[in-house]
Amino acid sequence: MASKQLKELSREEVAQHNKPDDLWVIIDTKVYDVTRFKNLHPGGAVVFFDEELMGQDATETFYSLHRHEVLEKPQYQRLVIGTIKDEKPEIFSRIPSELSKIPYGEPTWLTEGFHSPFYKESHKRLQKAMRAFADEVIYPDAVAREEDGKRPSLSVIDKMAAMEIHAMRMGPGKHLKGRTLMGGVVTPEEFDYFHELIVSQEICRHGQRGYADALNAGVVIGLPPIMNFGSDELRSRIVPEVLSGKKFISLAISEAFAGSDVQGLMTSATKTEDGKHWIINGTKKWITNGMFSDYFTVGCRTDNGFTVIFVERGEGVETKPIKTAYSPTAGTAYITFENVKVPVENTLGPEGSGVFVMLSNFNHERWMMCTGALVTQRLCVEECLKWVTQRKAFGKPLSAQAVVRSKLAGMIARLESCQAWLENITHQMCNMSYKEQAKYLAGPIGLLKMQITRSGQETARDAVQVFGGRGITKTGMGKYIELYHRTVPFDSILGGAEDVLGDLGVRQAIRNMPKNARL
Ligand code: HEM
Repeated sequence: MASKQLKELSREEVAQHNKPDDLWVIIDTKVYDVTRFKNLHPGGAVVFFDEELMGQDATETFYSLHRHEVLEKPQYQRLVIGTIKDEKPEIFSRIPSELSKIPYGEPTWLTEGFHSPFYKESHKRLQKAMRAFADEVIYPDAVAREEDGKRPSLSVIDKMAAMEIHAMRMGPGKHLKGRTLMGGVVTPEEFDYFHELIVSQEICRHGQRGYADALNAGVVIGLPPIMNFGSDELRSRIVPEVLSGKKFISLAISEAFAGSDVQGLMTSATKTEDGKHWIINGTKKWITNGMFSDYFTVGCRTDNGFTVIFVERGEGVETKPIKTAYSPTAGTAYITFENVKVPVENTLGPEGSGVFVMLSNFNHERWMMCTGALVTQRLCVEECLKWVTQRKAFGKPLSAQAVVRSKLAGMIARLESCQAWLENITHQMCNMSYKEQAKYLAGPIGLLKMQITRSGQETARDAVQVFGGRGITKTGMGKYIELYHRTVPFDSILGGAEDVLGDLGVRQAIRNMPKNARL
């Protein structure tokens, strides 16, 4: 485009090109010669043969049928032959690195004129740097990999490692010591859960749900047991490899037999006669990133209960892909362990204490899932707000219909109340010790996750109604809505099903009821 000299044309000149064999249209002050393109047009040639379109301004018609990104594609940019004299393009879509100007497109702390008690200058710096990085490095890979189903490009993983993003996703702590975070915009000492929330939301903002999990979700849930319960040897070898993006790990607990019911797990680990090794036999199902993991944090039945053991990919370990509703990019695997021999030093925590090892990370894992689930919900609301203002029906924008506005009212209210609750809980995490978090926050985080995913599913359903057929179509105007609606159940299942998590919250509340309280 840059090398092409564009003519400056008047609207009268463009109007001369109003026949099927000489056909120009104006879209947002740019003039497109569609004479030859019309026969290749995915919407058909016939749609152009309208007197009100040929040689005329087609901006409004175009935007009621296409996403702006269509015009950004090089093959369509080539159709531009000129611009309208003394007029400037006004329409934009997503501007890389910038904040969204759509109301509710950003949380209030990033919205002009609003305030928040939680975010400081280092949070703002990190958000800015993360947005630029995610738009430039992650976003294009997310779209391409969600589509072709391949694992995330290693170049992306490497660039994330250079910025210490893998390390930041593990939350605040001593693993950050000495690292330069995001080029130095935040120090390891000041890094808190709000910084982590920002990292997590910015890398999921592309809305490609399978890719969001593909991008090392396995590390976030699979590495903590090693960091917290592994031997010095394991920790010093595995943690640097994984946080530098050279190796991949996943958490392997759930099974076809037992879902996440750890008491019912069938995978067994028995000791060799000399007591030096475990022999592991069994299967695991729905293991995120399992297809490309080098390491597995495996829940096993042992003589004295449930034990978590670190296993390296090798003899006897086999991974097979599971087809799920989202893209194979996430590497969701069915794993078989057949006489897999591992040293007893790979035991994570004391034997038989597997439930404690797992529980110790559940809060962080679920909180992290809340952050991602909410940012994609926000994208869904943003898409709806754009659609209802640009799409006309019965001569008026969809937003003129009270029923449509009522759906948006519900979406916005749900989204913002979940965000406020998430920030409240994040604030508690920043001010509680790990032990206090375990004591006070398991219930509230369970309830929050239930609320976010219920809200997300309701919003996805309403969004499909607002988008109509486009909400169930994989390409075109409603493609994010289709993807969101198809994949929002992942949020409601991973890390604990909605009802289970809600129940956890209520049970904790009942336990804490004062014995002498009466109506
Ligand atoms: C430079 C101008 C245009 C380009 C590059 C273009 C390109 C495309 C593309 C790529 C699609 C496939 C769907 C998508 O990805 O969104 C499409 C569909 C379509 N286009 Fe165009 N188009 C242009 C102008 C127009 C105009 C002026 C009309 C006016 C009636 C039109 C009507 C349609 C229709 C009806 C569809 C099918 C939409 C659907 O399935 O929902 N196009 N166009």
